Amino acid sequence: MIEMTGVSKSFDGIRALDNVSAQIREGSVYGIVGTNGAGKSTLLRVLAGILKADSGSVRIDDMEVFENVPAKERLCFIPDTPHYFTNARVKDMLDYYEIIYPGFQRARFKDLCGKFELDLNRKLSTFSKGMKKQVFVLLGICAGTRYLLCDETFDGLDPVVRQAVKSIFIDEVMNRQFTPIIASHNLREMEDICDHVGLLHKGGILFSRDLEDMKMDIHKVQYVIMNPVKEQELSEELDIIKKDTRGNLSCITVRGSQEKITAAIEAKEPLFYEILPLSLEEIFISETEVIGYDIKDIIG
Ligand SMILES: Nc1ncnc2c1ncn2[C@@H]1O[C@H](COP(=O)(O)OP(=O)(O)OP(=O)(O)O)[C@@H](O)[C@H]1O
Repeated sequence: MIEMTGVSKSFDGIRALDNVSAQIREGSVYGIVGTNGAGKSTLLRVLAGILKADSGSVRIDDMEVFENVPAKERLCFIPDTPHYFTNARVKDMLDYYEIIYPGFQRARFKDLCGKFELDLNRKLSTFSKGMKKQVFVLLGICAGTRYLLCDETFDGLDPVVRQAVKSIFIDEVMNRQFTPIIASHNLREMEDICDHVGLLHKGGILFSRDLEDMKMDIHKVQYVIMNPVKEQELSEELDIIKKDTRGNLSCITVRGSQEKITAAIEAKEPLFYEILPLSLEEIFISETEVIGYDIKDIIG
């Protein structure tokens, strides 16, 4: 488990992290979302032990991470713009990672490079931005560490590659001790991969919750209720966050348990109703409203 307690970090008077406390449990995919400048990269660099926090503690599996090799051996960090040696070919980076990470899976890396059509003999400098990212994601996965910290990793990957990386992540989480921690400014990138999401805003975590828990308490339903009086009654009975109406068809985003919501709708004798899937963005709109923020001010 990764545990941050009261972590603060400033740069020349700029408070990048402000008393952040968070727990990242093993075996989940943890997303950190926030706008540009929210402090995501700083948080990851403090977690990786690259930066020393001004105050607070960062512990990985009960070990302080800063300047502590046994703790750092458990993680691999892929920065937003990964570094590589001038003229390095993919296979040179493979050799380098193998020295750094004792558990590096060489054969797996070669196999994955084949699947992603990344030539081991090609110089990284000749790759596109997205291809370089692919190489480093694969290096990170094959490093064999318990934790993989990814800064804007899915940004710049095409949809097919993104799906492929997501399924490798899920596979790894299921088959070994592996916990990816992904920072992104884009909620849509976190969709269908994260189990838990923390929202970072101005250096502080506004909230941090399991997606499943959030999904239990907010629903999107569309229905047709022909009787306008009953339709009005329903609007008053339910805790509606958002409502769109087109002709007789209404679509609501509503707080509460699914059973209560469907019972309330059924009592109004609808012509038809159905529960629709909710996007992460819609869930976040509700969650941030509860704590008094407007999501549009937080996520671009
Ligand atoms: N090395 C540094 N020197 C000075 N200020 C810094 C440094 N690194 C980060 N900051 C400041 O700390 C704040 C948080 O920056 P950080 O890079 O952590 O944000 P971020 O959420 O990763 O943003 P982005 O999405 O743009 O990458 C910003 O105000 C930034 O200007």
